[in-house]
Amino acid sequence: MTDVPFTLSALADLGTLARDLPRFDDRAAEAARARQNSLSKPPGSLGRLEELAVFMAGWQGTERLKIARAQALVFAGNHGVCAQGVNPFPQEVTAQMVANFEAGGAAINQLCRANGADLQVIALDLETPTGDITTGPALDEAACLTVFNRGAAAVDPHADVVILGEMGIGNSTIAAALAAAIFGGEVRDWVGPGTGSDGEGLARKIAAIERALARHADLRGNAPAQLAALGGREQAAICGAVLAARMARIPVLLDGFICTAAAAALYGTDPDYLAHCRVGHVSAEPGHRRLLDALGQTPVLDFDMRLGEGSGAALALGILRSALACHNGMATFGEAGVSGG
Ligand SMILES: O=C(O)c1ccc[n+]([C@@H]2O[C@H](COP(=O)([O-])O)[C@@H](O)[C@H]2O)c1
Ligand SMILES: Cc1cc2nc[nH]c2cc1C
Repeated sequence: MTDVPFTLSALADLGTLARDLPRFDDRAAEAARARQNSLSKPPGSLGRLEELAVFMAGWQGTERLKIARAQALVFAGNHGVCAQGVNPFPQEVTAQMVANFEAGGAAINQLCRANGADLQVIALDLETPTGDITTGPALDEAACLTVFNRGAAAVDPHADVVILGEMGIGNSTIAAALAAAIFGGEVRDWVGPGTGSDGEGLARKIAAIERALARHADLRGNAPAQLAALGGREQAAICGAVLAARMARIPVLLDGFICTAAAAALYGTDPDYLAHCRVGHVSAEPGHRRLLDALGQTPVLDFDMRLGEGSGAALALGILRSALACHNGMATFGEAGVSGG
């Protein structure tokens, strides 16, 4: 992609980007709110569709909203922590599912087609898993910056909305480790079955995360460093993409637990970094609700899904499109000749 909005050259600089970020346009949002109140319906009766339209107006900076191009980005990575027996499926499934995405056979292909998103899958060095977080850092700073910048460069600055997702066997452990490192609390409260761990598998996950947190305890309060040490390539790429979208004033739909936990590294750096993001759905992975509470996010959908791949965000795109259809297409009370407006 051309027009790369920024290239991060040191993780310590992540916090300084705040100076240059576009802000929510209160005037455009206010105009959108006024239009919502003039449309031929009882005020507020479209509930959260109204809030989504106002959110879009504030970021698109206009009262007339559009989604001509919805870009879906799915980042894939492999994880050294799989050596700890935390994943029921074998690691080669990551590359096999990337091939499935490329062949059009996965859920995300169908959901993107059904909801009008252009899907791009970006495999990040799958043949070289990250370091095992229980024994050392997942990524060193240079490797983390490389993938962060790849994620940023993947965002089309002309997209109207960006949908983010991930694929990576073992990354439900990584997500729980990041969430616990950034927000604290008991590890067991962040851990869940992922693709299907139970019993001993869950106990191994909890133990592995506790070892990883102890090993990287010196990074407490430093979310960018925690992203490198406890995260992975797809997590860093998601962070780069979120900030690149922000630079171009593009609203973002995040997917489930893993995608949201990645973005939480930005929130831990500066909560304003996620102001242009909504979470597409609340995953059945139990830590997701806790994470959404910590981020102050209300998910668009609650559909009992726990797939990843960007699937919940792609589904939520359909709701977003419906919000815009009502906002742009409805007649006002005056135009429709309906009394009482
Ligand atoms: O994002 C979610 O809510 C989510 C919840 C459970 C599983 N996943 C997907 O499952 C994979 C990680 O699960 P696991 O058991 O291998 O750690 C990874 O490819 C994710 O996309 C995703
Ligand atoms: C089959 C399969 C598909 C996935 N999609 C996202 N994560 C996944 C994990 C597995 C195991």
